[in-house]
Amino acid sequence: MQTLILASSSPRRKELLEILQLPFEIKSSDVDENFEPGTKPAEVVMELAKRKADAVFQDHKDSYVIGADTVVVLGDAILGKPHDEDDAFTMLRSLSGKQHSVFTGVSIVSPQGTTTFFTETKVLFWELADEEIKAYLKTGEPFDKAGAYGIQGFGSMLVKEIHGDYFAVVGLPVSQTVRKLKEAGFNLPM
Ligand SMILES: Cc1cn([C@H]2C[C@H](O)[C@@H](COP(=O)(O)OP(=O)(O)OP(=O)(O)O)O2)c(=O)[nH]c1=O
Repeated sequence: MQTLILASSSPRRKELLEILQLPFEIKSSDVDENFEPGTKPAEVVMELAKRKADAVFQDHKDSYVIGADTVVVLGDAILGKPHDEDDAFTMLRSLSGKQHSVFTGVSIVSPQGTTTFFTETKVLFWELADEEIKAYLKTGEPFDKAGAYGIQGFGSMLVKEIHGDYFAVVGLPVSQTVRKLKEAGFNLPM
């Protein structure tokens, strides 16, 4: 019997993995999320995803463990979660009227070895008035999310266009994750 573990404390990742209607466990890990300045976004999200999955795999060496990490990238800037309200306001102001990329890295660590990949999704924001941003901050939604918004919630109103995988923006590219799980030898009913 193969065991699947999601190495994440993100309620969104849990909901996304639940789409597959497979049994899985959740074990969150505490890893160092710092990275060398100048590291490319794809490397950052893959490295952090791997650290999260590795940390849980150490105690569950017969399981398939999934770790993931999401950042928002605007030009050269990598935006993680905002530290406070001012930080969230600054992030959202900087994203207003522009296209940014959401990078999500996924790492699957199992007895078969490690597979790590990333997705890049482009998101275009409407021009946002300061009042709109302030009203959005009041919802409380931005504070635990990369780039200070959630496309799956009120943040949907900030988004004009998206190119790529919607689920990857929310935190887990479901279909690619399934394909990689199968390649790694995990038995899936479909
Ligand atoms: C851009 C965007 C991000 N997010 C979320 C996904 C991630 O949960 C979060 C980015 O932080 P992460 O550090 O990737 O994940 P996390 O700390 O929430 O969970 P864990 O490390 O335990 O797996 O931002 C949304 O929910 N919606 C969005 O539109």
